[in-house]
Amino acid sequence: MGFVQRRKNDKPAIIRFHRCSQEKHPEQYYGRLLKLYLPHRSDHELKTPSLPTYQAFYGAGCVQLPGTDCLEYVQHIVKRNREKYEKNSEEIESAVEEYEQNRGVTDEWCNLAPESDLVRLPLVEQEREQDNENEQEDVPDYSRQADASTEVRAIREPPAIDPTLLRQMFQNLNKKQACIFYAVRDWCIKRVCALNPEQFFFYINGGAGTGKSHLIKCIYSEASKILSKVPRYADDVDISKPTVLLTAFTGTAAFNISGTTLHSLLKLPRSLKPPIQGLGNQLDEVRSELLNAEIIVIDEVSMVSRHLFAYVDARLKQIKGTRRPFGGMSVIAVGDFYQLPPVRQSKPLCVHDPSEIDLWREHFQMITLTEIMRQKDDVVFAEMLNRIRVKGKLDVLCEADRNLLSQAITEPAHCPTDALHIFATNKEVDAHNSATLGLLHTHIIDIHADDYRKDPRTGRMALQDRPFKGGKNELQTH
Ligand SMILES: Nc1ncnc2c1ncn2[C@@H]1O[C@H](COP(=O)(O)OP(=O)(O)OP(=O)(O)O)[C@@H](O)[C@H]1O
Repeated sequence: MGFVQRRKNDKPAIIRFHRCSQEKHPEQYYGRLLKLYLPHRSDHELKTPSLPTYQAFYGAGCVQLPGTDCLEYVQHIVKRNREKYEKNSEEIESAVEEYEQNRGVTDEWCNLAPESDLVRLPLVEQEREQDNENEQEDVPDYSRQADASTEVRAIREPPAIDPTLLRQMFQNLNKKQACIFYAVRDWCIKRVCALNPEQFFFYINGGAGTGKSHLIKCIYSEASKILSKVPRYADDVDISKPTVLLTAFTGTAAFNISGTTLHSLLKLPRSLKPPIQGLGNQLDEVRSELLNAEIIVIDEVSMVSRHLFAYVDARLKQIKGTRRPFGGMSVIAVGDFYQLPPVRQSKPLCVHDPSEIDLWREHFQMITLTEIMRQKDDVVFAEMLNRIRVKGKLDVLCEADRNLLSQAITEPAHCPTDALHIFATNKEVDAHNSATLGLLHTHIIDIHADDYRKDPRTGRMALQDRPFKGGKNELQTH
């Protein structure tokens, strides 16, 4: 054995392994049993052409173990070994189940042992792939390519603004905008001077046209410039890596601020259901991308659910290798809770749940912008939007607002076809798209696809009788 020492451990230990339901996922269940308790050299030995599934092989298969001279039923070997190695398994399973039902949102595992998370990641991922409850599925511009995939997308950075224009923008900030701008600027200067300022958590709130995006642009430019001077001690630090991260929940909002979606930036999985999973073997890549990052801006925060927020917190902790909230990064959340809420039934951050850790309530300081900064033509419209923003269900719409809105109403027949249309259902969208396409092109050819699907039991691709129909997210499994 050379210098390798045999490790001896006679203390009892708990080994973490993938658990799955015998009723819901029998193939996985028996596959796990065979892999754990039937001696084998490769997975091919756990199925045969006549018993092509794990379940069938477990039920009727026989093997001859090395050192024996007769065949033995697979299930007898598995049972024997299971009894030997899986002591107290029922108690452990029920304890894990109880824990999963009663715990809060955050999962401390990836905080306690980020590196070890690598081991459980493929298993958790496998479990999630079968989980149809998908929080993100309904977001039209949610980009699946960005989630937990292998691709590392370069972080988008906004184009540089002309310095003279930028100076003008800083000078024209109104009182409240300036107050936030200089608070962040002072923090950055302290950071550069190694004065270790406390991380900050600002929530910038305000109605339509109050200059939230404008302020973000100013903060981003100034903070990035100052923070690029923070002394970096490692020789191989790439100073081109961003110091301020611009993010949003949906692709559209991220695009508007020339930023990146939270899912793409932090490689979040599609399903955000606990337990939170770590980055696994993508950790180093993402860590190096975000090495210099000190501030994260989250736009459109009303759409961020409590689960997503907890995920962002845990991811940043793992990436930055610290247990401080959001990995020690300062956070600027921007948005308006009167606007779009999170998708599905997910809870928004402004709704407090005493049973969960409330990062939002605990840390964030709210600053409300009130002055409408839109140009003159838009002011009347912006003022109306802000009245509607706070209008209760039973409040009557004032005459002036009703008239203004009525001006925009037109008969469907008079509506220009190239105007942006919004429909309530996909069916109406499809009908409109087909009609519009028909106007553009007269000769339309349908090309039918040959769709294959992986047979989960045999692992082989099988041609489907007819092309698959469904959402784009479902197509990923084909
Ligand atoms: N201090 C300022 N000086 C001059 N123009 C400003 C200022 N603040 C904002 N604006 C302008 O006012 C308009 C509205 O600002 P902005 O888009 O930032 O508002 P917002 O709060 O993000 O609005 P919404 O919630 O509707 O997206 C923009 O044209 C912006 O350039």
